[in-house]
Amino acid sequence: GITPACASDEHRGRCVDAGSARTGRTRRERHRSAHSVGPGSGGAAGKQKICLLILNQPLDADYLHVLWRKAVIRACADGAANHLYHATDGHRDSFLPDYISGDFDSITPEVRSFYEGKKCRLIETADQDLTDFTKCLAILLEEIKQRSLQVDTVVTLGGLAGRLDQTMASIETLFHAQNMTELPVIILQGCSLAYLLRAGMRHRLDVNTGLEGDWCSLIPVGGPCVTRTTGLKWNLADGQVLQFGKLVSTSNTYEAHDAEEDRKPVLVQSDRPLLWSMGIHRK
Ligand SMILES: Cc1ncc(C[n+]2csc(CCOP(=O)(O)OP(=O)(O)O)c2C)c(N)n1
Ligand SMILES: O=c1ccn([C@@H]2O[C@H](COP(=O)(O)O)[C@@H](O)[C@H]2O)c(=O)[nH]1
Repeated sequence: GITPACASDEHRGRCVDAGSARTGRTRRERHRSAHSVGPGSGGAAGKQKICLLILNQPLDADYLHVLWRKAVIRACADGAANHLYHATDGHRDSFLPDYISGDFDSITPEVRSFYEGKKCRLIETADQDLTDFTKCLAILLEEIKQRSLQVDTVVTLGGLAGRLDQTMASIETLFHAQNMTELPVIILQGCSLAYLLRAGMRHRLDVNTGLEGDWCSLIPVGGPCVTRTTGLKWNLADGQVLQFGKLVSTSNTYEAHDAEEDRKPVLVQSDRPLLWSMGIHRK
C-alpha cells in the first residue's frame, strides 16, 4: 500500500511530527526532529491513520482500496464523486464518502442523487476564491478537530494531472495547508507523490520501502530556497539556492546503493517551503 511513513532525527519509526496532538512534543523538539513522508512502511504495516480526500481525477483502484481501509474520514471534492461512483460500480455501498463538498458544478445529477439517497452529506461551498480542494480540506480539518480524531496524515488522491491550472492550484493548496494544520498533507496521483516541506525544519525522508521510483525532485515553487541535502545523487550544499530561472532539482535520484533496502534516508533543510516530489509504484 501507499501511505506516508514518518521518522525523526532522534528516532526512527512512525510519527507525525510538526506537533500533532498525537505526539505531544514541545515546540523545540518539533523543530529539531524532522518528519518524513514517503510511500512507506508505516502505512504498509497498516498502523497509520489517515484521512482521505479524493479530487476530480481518474481514480486508481489499487490506491483507492488500500487508502479507503486506512481512512477515518473519506471526502470527495465535487467531481471526485463521479470518479468514486464509477470506480466502485458493483460495490458502491462499501465506498460511501463521509461527505462531498464543492460548488457542485461537476458532480452529475445521477451521482448526486445516488449519494444523497445513501445519506452522505453534501456540503455546498460556493466561494469562488478558493478551489474545491482547499475548501474540502478546510472542512476535513474542522471535522478532525470537532471529533478529536487521532490522525497521522491527510492523503489526497488526484490533483497532479489533468488541467495545468488545477495542478498548480493543488500545490498552492499545500501552502494553505501549512497554515491550516500541523498534519502532513500529501498528494498522490499516478506515479507521483507531492509534499511541501516546511521551512526551517530538518526533514528526513525514508526512501527504502521498495515503493519508491527512481526519480525525486526539490522544486522551489514559492520563491528562492536556501537548501541543504544529503542522500541524493545531486545534493545541494549548504547555502545553495534553488530558484526558478537559476536552479531547480528535477530528475534527481538517490545516492548510489547496493540494494533498495540499503538506501540512506534523504535529509533536506530549506529556509522556505520547498516542494518534494518523488516517483512511486505499487508493490
Ligand atoms: C484572482 C482570481 N482569479 C481567479 C479566480 C476564480 N477562481 C479561483 S478559485 C475558483 C473556484 C474553482 O473551483 P474548482 O471547483 O476547484 O475548479 P473548477 O473545476 O470550477 O475550475 C475560481 C472560480 C478568482 N476568484 N480570483
Ligand atoms: O483537471 C483537474 C480537475 C480538478 N482537479 C481537482 O479536483 C477538485 C475538484 O474539481 P472540480 O472540477 O471542481 O470537480 C479541484 O479543486 C482540483 O483540486 C484536478 O486536480 N485536476
